[in-house]
Amino acid sequence: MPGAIKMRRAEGEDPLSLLLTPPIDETHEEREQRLQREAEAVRVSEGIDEVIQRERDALKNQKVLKMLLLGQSESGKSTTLKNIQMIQAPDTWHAERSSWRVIVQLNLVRAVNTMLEALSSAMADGGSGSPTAEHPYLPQSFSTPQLPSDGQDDLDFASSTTPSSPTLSYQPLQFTDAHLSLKLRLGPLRRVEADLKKFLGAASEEVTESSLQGDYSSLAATPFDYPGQPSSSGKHREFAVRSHNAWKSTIMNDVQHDALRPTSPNNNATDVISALRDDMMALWRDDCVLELLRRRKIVLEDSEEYFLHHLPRIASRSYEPTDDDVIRARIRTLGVQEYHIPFQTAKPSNIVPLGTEWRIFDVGGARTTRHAWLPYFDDVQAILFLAPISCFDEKLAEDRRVNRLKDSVILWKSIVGSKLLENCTIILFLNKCDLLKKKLDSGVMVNRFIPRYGQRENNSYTFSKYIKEKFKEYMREYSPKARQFYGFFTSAIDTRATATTLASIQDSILQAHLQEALI
Ligand SMILES: Nc1nc2c(ncn2[C@@H]2O[C@H](COP(=O)(O)OP(=O)(O)OP(=O)(O)O)[C@@H](O)[C@H]2O)c(=O)[nH]1
Ligand SMILES: [Mg+2]
Repeated sequence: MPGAIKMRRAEGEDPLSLLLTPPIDETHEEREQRLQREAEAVRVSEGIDEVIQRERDALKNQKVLKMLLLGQSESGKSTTLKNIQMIQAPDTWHAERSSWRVIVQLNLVRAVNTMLEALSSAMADGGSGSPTAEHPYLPQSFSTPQLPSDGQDDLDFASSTTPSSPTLSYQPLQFTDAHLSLKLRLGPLRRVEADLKKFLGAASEEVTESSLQGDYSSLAATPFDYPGQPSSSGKHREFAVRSHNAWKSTIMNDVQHDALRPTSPNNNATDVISALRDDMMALWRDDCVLELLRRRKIVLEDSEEYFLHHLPRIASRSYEPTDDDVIRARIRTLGVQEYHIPFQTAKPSNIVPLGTEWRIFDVGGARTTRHAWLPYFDDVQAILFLAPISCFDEKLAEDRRVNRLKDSVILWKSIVGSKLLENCTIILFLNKCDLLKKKLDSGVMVNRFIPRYGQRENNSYTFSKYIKEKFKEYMREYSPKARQFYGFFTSAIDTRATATTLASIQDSILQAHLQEALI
């Protein structure tokens, strides 16, 4: 038959090779035509490859790595984000540094006012200084109502009815006229705190049980629990805010117009704070006041202590925040904040395409705001989960029935167990290791709060290893499919060590993830 292709046939030869094999009796002319056809096919195929490559390059150039920072309130999410900004976006970091002055001032004034309140009430009740006050950072034995049991947890936290310390009777504290005049002179700081809070907006107020007025219906333990309808017109429910920090824009705006507005709240605050510097120092160094705090078990936050320690430098008209001040400054995150940070590596990388950026979402961690996380779980590539390890003996500020470490465990199980997040790389930061060491070195016993910890050594090394193993087990047990466990011990205030940890995460885990995504 003319034109029929006669081919060699061999048993087991695959059909594609058969098709490409030239006929046995191919003429010279047929061969020329065939070669021309093949060359044309190669040309077309190479053209297609080129287009695909161009598209891939374009895609690579827009590559975005989406990462969520998750964890309970005050776990250190925003502090970790600050560490990332410091390394990856130093220009923005430096440009925004002075805007943190107001937050530092608020943190300082809040700490002084906490001491002043204690002093006022102790002076009013004759200086007894007995442990009467409720404070968010009281250890768990000073607790409010019990939660209904939510099942046996193998970490087995002690119930919040752990016996409290025996009631101690103290000698009354000897307050003098000097205390009275200190209290009066420092009175204007209450006004300064109120003004700064008004200026900074809702983020400057912590979510506490008293701010919820006992209404727990707006609280959700995990992002998958839909909170009930709050009784009082939904005012405690927080919504997702997909923007830059509102307070930052307010400050930047204020800074630009400061010269025109000598009465701006920040200028007033700076004036009052610098005028009262010596009195604040006298209060913070007063033995009687320190004893009062001890008796009332009022534990200032670590950052508040840091700012009090640096009071002479901060309470000055020319005060400019340092990097460490910014890292320590506390303002809670409202809703969900989105950041675009260019991806930088120490050495040129052929894995990470030029133009790649991090899209990082920093969320508010209080139980009032966790429902707002859910819409951000779509197509997320990495989650940095922050669990403060030092707070095994503390309660959530927004719900004093819940142990903080237990809350982190509940949250961790829900995140690693989510089908929606099954392809996501999850990295655990067991944070606040510095505070854990301080706490255990001061003699706080873990087994009082976690009875199953038993007679293991009461030191930070043994305890942190124990907790890391637990989180790893929960990941293994709850993940819908097998995934790698990445767990790190961190102290987010230690910027150098955190930089090393972040670099190792970026270089090993996320780059691998990105490479996979591009194949
Ligand atoms: N000592 C110590 N303090 C830390 C550490 N990490 C964070 N902090 C401090 O803890 C406070 C709370 O940290 P944030 O980063 O604001 O907490 P967050 O998780 O963003 O909290 P929300 O925005 O409320 O969800 C800040 O004052 C930080 O300086 C740490 O490892 N050690
Ligand atoms: Mg935050």
